[in-house]
Amino acid sequence: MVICCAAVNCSNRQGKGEKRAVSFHRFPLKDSKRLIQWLKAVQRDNWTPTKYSFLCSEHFTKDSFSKRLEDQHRLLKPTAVPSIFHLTEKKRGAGGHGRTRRKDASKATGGVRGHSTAATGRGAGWSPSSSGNPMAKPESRRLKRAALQGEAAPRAAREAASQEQAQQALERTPGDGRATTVAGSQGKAEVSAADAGKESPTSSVEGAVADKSGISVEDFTPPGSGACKFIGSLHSYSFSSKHARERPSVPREPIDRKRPKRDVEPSCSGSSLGPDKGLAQSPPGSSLTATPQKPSQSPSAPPADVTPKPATEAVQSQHSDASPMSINEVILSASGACKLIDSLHSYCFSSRQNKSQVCCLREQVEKKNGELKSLRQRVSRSDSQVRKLQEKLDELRRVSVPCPSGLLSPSREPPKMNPVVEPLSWMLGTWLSDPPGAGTYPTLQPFQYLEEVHISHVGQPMLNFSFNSFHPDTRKPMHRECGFIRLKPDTNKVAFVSAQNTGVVEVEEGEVNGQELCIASHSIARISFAKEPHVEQITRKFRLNSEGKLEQTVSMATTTQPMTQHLHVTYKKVTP
Ligand code: HEM
Repeated sequence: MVICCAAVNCSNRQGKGEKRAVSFHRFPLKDSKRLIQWLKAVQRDNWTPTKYSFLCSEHFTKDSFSKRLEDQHRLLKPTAVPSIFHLTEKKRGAGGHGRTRRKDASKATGGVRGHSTAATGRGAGWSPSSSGNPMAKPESRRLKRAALQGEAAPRAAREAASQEQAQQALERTPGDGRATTVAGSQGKAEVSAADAGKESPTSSVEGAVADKSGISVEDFTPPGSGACKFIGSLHSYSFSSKHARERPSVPREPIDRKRPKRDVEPSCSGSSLGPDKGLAQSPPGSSLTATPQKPSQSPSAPPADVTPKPATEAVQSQHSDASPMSINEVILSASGACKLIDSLHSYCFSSRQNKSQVCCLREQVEKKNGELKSLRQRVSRSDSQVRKLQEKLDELRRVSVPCPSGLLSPSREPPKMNPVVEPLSWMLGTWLSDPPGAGTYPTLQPFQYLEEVHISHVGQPMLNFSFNSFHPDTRKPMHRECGFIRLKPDTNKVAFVSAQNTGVVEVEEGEVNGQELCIASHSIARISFAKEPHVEQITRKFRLNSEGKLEQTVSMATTTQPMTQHLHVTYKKVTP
């Protein structure tokens, strides 16, 4: 981004010309009071500065900078306010596009800041043509006030000639004589912030548009800012009402005798008095003491005929003729109100800033809300995943705990195996069919099934078992049986007692040899309504194969079929 100077008719931009010859300074956006001073000085219509707006160093007096080292940019003082502007453009020739004539108003008025020469000169050179110019109004008022407060009136008279020159110099600034400096008695300079470029010089003479406050509303208020207009009108009200109220009580005396010198009000200087109030249109000498409430006295006074008079004289004559209140009284009484009103302007401006900040924040909040929504969706997905994992975990716990009853081993230590069942210890554990079991029978289509087997003990001289089969695809429970395996102590004789969900109970007996158990049905019973064909004989063989897998083979004879293999399944151990 190229940094450009925001001042009217200033074409300075970064990189142009000698490096470091011109520095650029941001508008004090966070200091609303000072910002208003800047905006008044810049005098751009319908324009609001942003953080990318700059003024170049050419619009500041030298004493606005605290230091300027060889290798450093200028450092602007925190209280600095721009004062040097060239608000009208003058072309150098026909069709020329010449650079704006840079005319430092302070030079035009003798280059003296903090002296009343310019001010009194302004007063001396006052004329209807100049007073009618709205651009010049605040200027004139400041000048007058400065003269009133800062210098003795006789001096004004003495310097009338030079003042006139200064005035002429001011008015050489095409159409307005805007940029200039004004000084108070304590040598403080103040920069006029009269309106800029709104009207042509001639039209502005008659069409003075600055309000009574002396601050043209358009000076720093974007169009449509009703609040600022309203506040601007308060200036007028404060002035006139104050004046009207205090007027009777103010003693009639020249101000320079009784009143201490005071500075021009920084924010309201020139604001209280305008040409339309009589002061600015008064003859030059009387500009020091004009009575705002008596407009009839001044407007018709032909400037060419006016002979500058000593200010004190003027003061006395004005007071005795028209008003018991001196101009200083007026200024003093109005200044407090003006300060207050100016602070309202600050509020106005900062509230506009706040509005844009609110918009910004609103966008951020909307963005964050969007992020929050997507985060909530992710959390919801995660929650459902956690739930599924929890279910799986619960299932695994059910499978892996051989003895779900906490009554048996509160200490969670496994019960010590009874030595009687030790020959069958190879059968202990939880087993899962792997691969799926294979079902056959002459009367049946071959089928597959899954089976989970638990064989455990609780310290008793027997094993507990359960066989639970499931459909391989649907996982629907199928055949189930459970029971006990007993060993005849000190023998390898084994009794296998089983109850089946088909309504069959049976006892099989046989022998255990090594890691193989062969048993055959000893007795079979069933419920009365058991499904036919009924099983009449059953044989089983368990063995632990060389791979450490458990195998079971079941054969049976029914009322319709001889002994034939019905099942074969291999299990892998899933617990230690
Ligand atoms: C020792 C245990 C078992 C006995 C005594 C037994 C007995 C029988 C009998 C008597 C039949 C009728 C056969 C026919 O209709 O001709 C039958 C059928 C069947 N058995 Fe078994 N069975 C046993 C274990 C199993 C197991 C573990 C499964 C595995 C899922 C199974 C699955 C079947 C199927 C699918 C049929 C055919 C449909 C049916 O009748 O329900 N059987 N079984």
